[in-house]
Amino acid sequence: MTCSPTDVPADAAIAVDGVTHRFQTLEALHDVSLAIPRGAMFGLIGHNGAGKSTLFRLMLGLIVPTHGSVRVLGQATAAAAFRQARRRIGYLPENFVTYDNLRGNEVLRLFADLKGVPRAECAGLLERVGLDAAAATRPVHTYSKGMRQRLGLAQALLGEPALLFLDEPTNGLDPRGIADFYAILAAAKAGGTTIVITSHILAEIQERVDDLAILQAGRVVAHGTLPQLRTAVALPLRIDATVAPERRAATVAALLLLAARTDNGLTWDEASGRVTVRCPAAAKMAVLAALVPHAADVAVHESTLEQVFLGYGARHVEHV
Ligand SMILES: Nc1ncnc2c1ncn2[C@@H]1O[C@H](COP(=O)(O)OP(=O)(O)OP(=O)(O)O)[C@@H](O)[C@H]1O
Repeated sequence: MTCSPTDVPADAAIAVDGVTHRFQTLEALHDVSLAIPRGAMFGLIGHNGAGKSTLFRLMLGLIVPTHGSVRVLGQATAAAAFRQARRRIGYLPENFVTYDNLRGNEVLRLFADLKGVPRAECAGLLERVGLDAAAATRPVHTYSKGMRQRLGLAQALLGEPALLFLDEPTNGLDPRGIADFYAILAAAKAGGTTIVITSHILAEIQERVDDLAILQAGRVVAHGTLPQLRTAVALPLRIDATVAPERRAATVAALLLLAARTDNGLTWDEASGRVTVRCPAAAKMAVLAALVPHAADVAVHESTLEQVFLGYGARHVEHV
């Protein structure tokens, strides 16, 4: 599922319409159209060099597209009036670099001054991202990677932005740091902030984003919810079941029937009672109806975002 220019709604937080971007002879983006609704958490994924950072820079108004247009918070990014809209945008770049000899609270005050946000916001923000008073008064060069990212998030959140761009924000964070990071994002989203995030850690974003787009060699090859992308790429799902010992003999007939229906995507180990079925998503309910009467336990494994992403990759290569 992809988005054509005519699908881009006028009230979207971000509307990218027919954008091509070239760096000299290199075409980094080709005819990209995307609409990101207000209040959404949107994931932008793609291989190295797919064009994610270029699209971010276009959406931030840092560069102007070679062709097409980008509207953010109702303003064309190429227009002079976009400078005002920029104040309502927070950005955490892939590598957050700052003045390492300053203390955390000094860095944040500096960003507040640059953004025209009252310095009074800073203490609360440092607390919100988990940097306590002791951490806030330490020089940044003594920070761990996680503390640095928390400070980066704090500067992105200055001024309660309507829109947040986060470029691989959880790179190098430990599991606690990642959970804290997404809890802060969930709170911002609940307050109405639209969030656009890139990550190569697909397991991390698959349950957290509302919508995603897959970029491949500068083109949007898929755009939609994870269930929509799963349907479009038509990957099989896996169902594992365990059959209770007293039901195993009776189960064989049902399994043979099922095997015929699922194109033999079925393995059965009578000794352990374990059954594994691989079937199209559309056959899920029929397979479950056949298995459940015999099973002591059933688990359904939908394809992961990583499998979906790789599935699109394989199709892309086939079409080249
Ligand atoms: N300023 C630039 N000048 C020339 N080429 C550039 C420039 N910026 C990016 N590119 C090229 O544009 C293409 C897209 O790069 P981009 O950084 O947008 O990819 P990406 O998806 O963000 O990659 P990664 O996941 O590695 O960060 C790449 O081929 C890159 O080399």
